[in-house]
Amino acid sequence: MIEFIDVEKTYANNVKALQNINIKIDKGEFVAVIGLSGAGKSTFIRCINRMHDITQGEIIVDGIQVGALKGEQIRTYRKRIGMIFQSFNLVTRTTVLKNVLVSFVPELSLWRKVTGLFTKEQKIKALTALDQVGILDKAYVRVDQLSGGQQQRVALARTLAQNPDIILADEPIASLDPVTSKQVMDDFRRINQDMNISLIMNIHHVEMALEYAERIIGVREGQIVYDGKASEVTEEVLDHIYKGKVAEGTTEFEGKHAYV
Ligand SMILES: Nc1ncnc2c1ncn2[C@@H]1O[C@H](COP(=O)(O)OP(=O)(O)OP(=O)(O)O)[C@@H](O)[C@H]1O
Repeated sequence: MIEFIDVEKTYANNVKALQNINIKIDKGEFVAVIGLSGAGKSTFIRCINRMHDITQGEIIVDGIQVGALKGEQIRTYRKRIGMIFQSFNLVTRTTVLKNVLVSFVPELSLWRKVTGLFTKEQKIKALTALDQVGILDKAYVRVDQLSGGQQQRVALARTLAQNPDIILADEPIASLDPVTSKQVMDDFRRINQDMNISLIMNIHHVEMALEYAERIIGVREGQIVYDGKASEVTEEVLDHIYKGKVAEGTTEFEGKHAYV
């Protein structure tokens, strides 16, 4: 379980990106985080794996106090959390398989690092991950010969090879066309359901968020202004998330427990 307790994040330039964040996300949930540009979505998900440090409150993941982790502990913790980016973050001039094997580099002994040799077990894990996202046949193809959707699948396979408990996805379909976006979202859904991996996705495409996620977290000006089932999101809720300003000390929405 991921728990935010009174979390606040203020950047060095004094921008308060998150405030009063109190939330719990259970194991195996598929959560989409939506809101205007600059609302704090990326900051929210990046605090979970310590890409950003919070400035107040606590984040607890499966009993681990994330803010208290140091050095090696952070690296061990991050192995359980996959991260998918809009830009795929792949080495495009090498093969798909090598890109997936990169996820094992921190685990290699020094001589294997120097020689670039992976174990048989690691190769099997990497190939299995490629199979799970349907691109096993591309294992020996150079990444720059793949489409955007296929490249995002390589990134997803690289994350799966890590055997994560949680996947954080920061705008994973923002640079894909609508058809490919759907295919990648289908992959995410299958992985979430079949492997019981928690999925927290920051996404601008509202219809996709509503179609694929079970739960929607709406962020506005660094605060959670909606937290509820995707099936219960109405036009009014979207207006609340996307329009106007949050008046200090108010919630604007009354009477519905799903609204914060
Ligand atoms: N490294 C940083 N240093 C200072 N301010 C930052 C930094 N990163 C983000 N911010 C600010 O924090 C606020 C929240 O940014 P964040 O990137 O979390 O929003 P977002 O909802 O993900 O936006 P987008 O949809 O455009 O990616 C914004 O005002 C942004 O300018």
